[in-house]
Order: sequence, then C-alpha cells, then structure tokens
Amino acid sequence: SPTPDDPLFKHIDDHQHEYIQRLKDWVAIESDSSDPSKRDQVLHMMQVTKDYILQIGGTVEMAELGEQEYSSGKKLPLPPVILAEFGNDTNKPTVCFYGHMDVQPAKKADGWKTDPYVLEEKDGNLYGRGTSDDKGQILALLHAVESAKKFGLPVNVKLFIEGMEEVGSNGLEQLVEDKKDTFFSNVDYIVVTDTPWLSTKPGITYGARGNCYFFIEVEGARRDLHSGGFGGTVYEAMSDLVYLLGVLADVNGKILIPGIYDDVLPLNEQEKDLYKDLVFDLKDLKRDTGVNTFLHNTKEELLMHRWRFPSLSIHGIEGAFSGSGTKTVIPAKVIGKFSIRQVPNMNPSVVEKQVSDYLESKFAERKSPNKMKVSMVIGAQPWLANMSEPQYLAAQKAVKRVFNVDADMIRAGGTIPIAKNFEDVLGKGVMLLGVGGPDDAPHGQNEKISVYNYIEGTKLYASFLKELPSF
Ligand SMILES: NCC(=O)N[C@@H](Cc1c[nH]cn1)C(=O)O
Ligand SMILES: [Zn+2]
Ligand SMILES: [Zn+2]
Repeated sequence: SPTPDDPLFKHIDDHQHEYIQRLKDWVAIESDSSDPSKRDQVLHMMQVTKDYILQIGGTVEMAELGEQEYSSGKKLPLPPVILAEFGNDTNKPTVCFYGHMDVQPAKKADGWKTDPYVLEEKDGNLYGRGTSDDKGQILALLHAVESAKKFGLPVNVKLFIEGMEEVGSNGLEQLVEDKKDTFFSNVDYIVVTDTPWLSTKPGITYGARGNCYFFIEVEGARRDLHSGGFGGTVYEAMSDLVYLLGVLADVNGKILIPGIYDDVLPLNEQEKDLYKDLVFDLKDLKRDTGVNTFLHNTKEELLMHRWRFPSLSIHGIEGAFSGSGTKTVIPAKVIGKFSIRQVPNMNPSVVEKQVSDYLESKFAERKSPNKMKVSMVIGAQPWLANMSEPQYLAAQKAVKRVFNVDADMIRAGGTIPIAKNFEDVLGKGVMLLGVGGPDDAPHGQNEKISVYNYIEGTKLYASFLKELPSF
C-alpha cells in the first residue's frame, strides 16, 4: 500500500484475521437461492447480516417481499431485503450500496477440491462458495464502513442487500418503486458491490449485460420408458429438445434467432478507444480456464463479445439422465435451459417474442407429436452508465490512493438484474465498484477471493467513502 501510515488502513490491516474469520462463518451458511430446500439458509443468512450491521452501529429495516410461487403451485417465502442506514446528516451526500447474500449452487461432487461451504485459506487465497460472489465483497464493504466510522463517516451510508440476486432478483423492482419516496428519497448515488476486476489492476465498472433466461419443456410420455421396450417406437422428447437446443447458435457462437442482433447499439470509433489501454492478456485467460482456443483472437474482440455483444449459452437439461453409469431410459419430460445475455439497446420482451416465434416454427417444421412449451423465466435488462458522474471520479481517486495506479474503466459480461431499474425508477447514477479478482471463478468450482483483494478492497471502499464528498 502506498500509504501504510494511514490510521484507517492500519486499522483494516490490524483486523484482517477477524475479517477472514467472519467470511468463514458466512460462507458456512448454504444460502443457495436456486434450491428450494435451502431457502431457510437464505433466510438465516439475511438475519446474520442484519445482526452484524446492528452490531457495527447501523439501523435496519427488513422489507418483506411475500412468497415465491413455483409453476408446480409450491410456495416459498422470499427472503426479506435489508434496508440499513448509517447516519442521516442532511449536509452530507448519501450513498446507497447494493449487493446480495445468496449464492449459486455448489457441491463437492461438481469437482471442488475442498468443501464449497468450508472456507479454506491456501497460498494467499480464500476458497469457498460466495467468497467472491458476493459475501466477500459485501463484507469488504461492511468492514470498510465499520472502520471508516471509527474516524468519522464523511457521508451517509445506506445498504440495500437482497437474497435472490442469483435467480433474477424476484420482487426487487417493486420494492425499489415502493421505497422511492422514503428509503431512497435522499440517496444521491447507488454503488453495486458485486463485480470482478478485469486483471490484477482495480477496475471501475460502467456497464453490465442483461439476461433473458429460457426454459424449453418437451413432454412425450407419462413416465420414463425402457429404451429396449420403446426405442424405435416413440418420438423421443430428448431428441426434440436436443434438436431445438442445436439450432439456437452456430459453432462460432453466432445466434441464429432472426432479428436478435437488430437492436444492438452500433460500435463507434470513440467506443473502440476505450479498449486500447486495458490490461488484459489472452494467455492469462487460457491458463486460468484451460480453454486453448477462444472464439476471438484479440483483446478488443474478446472483450467486446464479453461486454457489448449478445451471447447465447446452454446451461443444462432437467429430467435427463446425467449420472455416471449407463441407465437405458427414454426420459418422459425434459426441460432445456439456456440464456441470452443482452446488451444496449436490446429489450427483454422483444427477445422473448423472437425466441418463442423461432422455436415454435422450428418445432412445427420437425412435425413431432410431442408437447413443447417455451417460457422466459428471467428478463433482466442491460445497463450502461455515464462514467463522468461524481461517484466515478471519487472511485478513481480512491483507486489511485490505495493502489497508486489509474483504475481500468470496464464493463461486466454478467448481469446485475436491478441495476437498470435503479436508474430508471430512481433517476440516480449507478456505478459498479467491486473487489473481485479476474480469476475468482464465481459460479464455478473452487470459487475464491485473494486475501489481497479482500483486504485492499476493504481499503478501497473506505477510501471511496472518504473521497466522495469532494466531488
Ligand atoms: N454477480 C452477479 C451475477 O452473477 N449475476 C447473475 C444474475 C443472473 C442473471 N440471470 C440469472 N441470474 C448472473 O448470472 O449474471
Ligand atoms: Zn453477484
Ligand atoms: Zn453471481
């Protein structure tokens, strides 16, 4: 750190073992929002977060969101959203931070080297589900607030923390609307603490892709059938589904759905310039992922296809045999899952119609008697900000102060479903200021955050709070 004598930074360094222990305790809570059997863990996680915010001197309201209804008719409680506040001095600016306490699914059997819910420290890294996305980043922020408070908070801080981000932020847009004239009325800036840097150099994020997530359900029989008894005699649901999944994109990743690229914001020279100085090495990405050949060969092309062009990914098939071994079965009903990351100026409802029309026409062409249904289960909008707003300038100054480098100005290939709603509903500037590393493997096996990012990231948030009033 270039300013080791700063008492605020010293306080953070002195407490790092406690910060790591708290991350360990929080990672142990299996707050997987996609698994109905773990919903009580998500609720528990929200309570633990609330208790810690109270402990460090915040006030907290838990906003209830009601119930989540599944297509089967089953209902589950939605986790409440944390609305917290530190200070309400009308002479100070107010910044509201947003993040989430739920995580993506993880099982040791997926190929983790260690139990995903037991934090392991190894070679300067902290491994475990949620260490980077997003428990570690939220904790870096909370520790920054707790530390900065000791030296006098120069801004009012609000927190808006949810438990359903990983499945599309159910009910959150309505809550933002409901709280527009109360909780959000004095908020000047929204900062999302959930995004990785592009390299080891800190990044400030001014855009994120949206996501439209689809299910294709194909049903052929009332029960799974013996492939000896029925193979060659029935139209197989799985064959229909594999065919439909196969006509979505070509081998080069080009999406084959008519009209899908029509609304993509054209690229101009000024935008191309933004990529020139970014530090990003394809060799590092190859080493990290084990992928030898990417779809694009230059830094600019690869990043543009991560950030500013749409992409289609196939995620899985529910109901299909996926175990090891050789089950000779014809699955009766299968659900294919894929999503399209969207970019400005694409619109989820237009994408929904394009996808449904295309799949229905392809299925009709095939003349299968099976039943096929397409549904869009998440429709999150893309978001792009004006990076000359004050919160960006304060974040740049904070990066310079903690790391003594100029921040990379970057975009995210992933999605923060609520980002565009914050901007549309509240009319406030949004920024993503994350402390995740480029190789943290969020959503994947062996997710981690480095101790360096976790602790220096805490200093980054604390410095940002200090810098914000000057802009
Ligand atoms: N850390 C952000 C993140 O991972 N967000 C999810 C949100 C999402 C989008 N569609 C379903 N969930 C992401 O996958 O980008
Ligand atoms: Zn996240
Ligand atoms: Zn995530």
